[in-house]
Amino acid sequence: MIFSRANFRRISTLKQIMEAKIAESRQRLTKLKKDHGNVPIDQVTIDQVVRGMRGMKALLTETSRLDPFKGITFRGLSIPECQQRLHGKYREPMPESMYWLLLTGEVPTFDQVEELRGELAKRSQIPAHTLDLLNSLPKHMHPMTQLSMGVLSLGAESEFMKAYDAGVKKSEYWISTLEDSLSLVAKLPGMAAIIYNNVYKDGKTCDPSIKYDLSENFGRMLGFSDNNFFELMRLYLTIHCDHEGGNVSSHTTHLVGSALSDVYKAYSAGLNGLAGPLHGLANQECLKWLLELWKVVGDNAEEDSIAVYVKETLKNGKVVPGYGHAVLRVTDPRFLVQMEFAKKSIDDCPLCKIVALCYKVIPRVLKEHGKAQNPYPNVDAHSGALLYYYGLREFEFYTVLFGVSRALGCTASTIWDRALMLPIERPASMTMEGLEEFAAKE
Ligand SMILES: CC(=O)SCCNC(=O)CCNC(=O)[C@H](O)C(C)(C)COP(=O)(O)OP(=O)(O)OC[C@H]1O[C@@H](n2cnc3c(N)ncnc32)[C@H](O)[C@@H]1OP(=O)(O)O
Ligand SMILES: O=C([O-])CC(=O)C(=O)O
Repeated sequence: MIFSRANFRRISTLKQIMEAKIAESRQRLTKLKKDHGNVPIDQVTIDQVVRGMRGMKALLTETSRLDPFKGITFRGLSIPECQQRLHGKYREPMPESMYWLLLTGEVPTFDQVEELRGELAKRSQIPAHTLDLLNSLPKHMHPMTQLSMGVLSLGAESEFMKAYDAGVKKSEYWISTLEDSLSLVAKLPGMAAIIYNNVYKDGKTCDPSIKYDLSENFGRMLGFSDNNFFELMRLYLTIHCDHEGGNVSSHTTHLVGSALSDVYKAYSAGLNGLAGPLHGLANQECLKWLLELWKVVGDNAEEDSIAVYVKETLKNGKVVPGYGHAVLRVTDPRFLVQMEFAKKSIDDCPLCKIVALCYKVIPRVLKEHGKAQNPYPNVDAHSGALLYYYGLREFEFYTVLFGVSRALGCTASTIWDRALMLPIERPASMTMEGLEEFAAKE
C-alpha cells in the first residue's frame, strides 16, 4: 500500500508540544546570553587547533550528550533507560519513540508514538524524480554516494525553501524544517531499500504498510521476514541515531544547515562525512577486517592468533576498525548493548564469538602499541557481525543503515537550531605564523 500526500495530516500534538518547549527554551537562551554571555567555559590550546579541535566545547546541541566515561545519553536517558522506556509493544526501543524523545525531550505515550508512526508511514512515498535518479545510478557506485544523491534530490520538494522564498519570519523557520525533516526520515528506509535491491538483488522492492512500524517496514523492504531481524533493526536504528553535536555527520549537518540550506542539503552533506572510514564507514571496514581475520584464524580461534593478526594490521600502518574513539575513554555502551543482543537472541554465531574474543585481545594489543587514547571497541565493532548473522552480508551497504538512523538526530538538531534561531557558524582560523606568535608570547 502506498500512501499519498492527499492523506497528509498534520501531527498536531508533536507540533504543539514542540511549540511550548521552544518558547521556554528561547527564554532560557535569551537569559543565558544576556546575563552570562561572557562566562568562559573553556580555554583553547594550540594542540586543540591543530588536532581536530578535540575536546573543545564549541557547539550548542540539545538532543544528546556524550560523557567520555559513561557514553551517550539521549535527552538525559542512557541506552538501558531507552530500552526500558521506548520499546512500545516490542522488545527493543522504537526509532519512532526515539525521534519523539529527541524532538520534544519527552518520552512519548503509546498514542503519540502511534501518531508519529502513522505520519511517517503516510510520508514514505518517494517522488518519481528521486526514484528515476536512484534507478539510473550504476551498481558499482557506493551505496552511500547513492543515498547522499537521493537525499539531495528530495530538496526539490523542500517546504523550508518555499517558506523562505515566501518571506516567512525567522522565528517560524523551524516549522517548515520540521515538515522537511519528517518527510526525510519517512522516505529514507524506502530509498535505502531501493539502493539495496538495485545494487545486490533484482531491483524489486515491496511497498511499506501502515500495519508495521518503521523498522519492520524497513526490514521487509530489504527482503527480510524474521521478527528477530526486525528487533535488531529497532535496536540498530535507535542506538546509532545521535552522538552529541561534534561528530563529523552531526557537525557537518549543523554547519551546512546554519547557512539556511534546507535539511536535505544539510543531511546529504552529513552523509558524505558519515561515509568516511574513520567515521560511519568503519562498520563496513570492520566486518571486512573480521571476515579476513576469520579466514585466517578459523572457527576455533585462539587469543594468540588474533593478537598476531592485530599486530600485523598495525605493522602495516592501518587502524584496527571498530576500536578507538575521539571522545569515549571506555567501551562504547552501544557495543555492549549489541553484545547483549547477540547473547540473548542468537544461539550460534561464529562471527559474534570472534567479536567477543577480539574484545579480550585488542584492547591489550592497542595498549601495548601505545598510540590510541582509547583502546576499547566502539559501536562499529559489533554491528556487522549481527547483520551478517541474519543474512545481510553486503557490507558496503552497512553505512546506509547508519545513515537511515543518524537522520533522526541530525534533523532533530537542525529543527532545534532553527527554533533557537542560532546564527550561521563561522569560527576563526589561524595561520601557523599566528600560532607561533601566541607561542612566543608564552
Ligand atoms: C561511529 C564512529 O564514528 S565510531 C569511530 C569509528 N572509526 C573507527 O573505528 C576507525 C578506527 N579508529 C580510529 O581511527 C580512531 O580511534 C578514531 C578516528 C575513531 C579517533 O581518532 P583520534 O581521536 O585521533 O584517536 P587518538 O587520539 O586515540 O589517536 C592517536 C593515535 O592512535 C591511533 N589510533 C587510534 N585508534 C586506533 C586504532 N583503532 N587502530 C590503530 N591506531 C589507532 C591514531 O591513528 C593516532 O595515530 P597517529 O598519532 O599516528 O595519527
Ligand atoms: O562521536 C563520534 O565522534 C563518532 C561516533 O561514535 C558517532 O558519531 O556515533
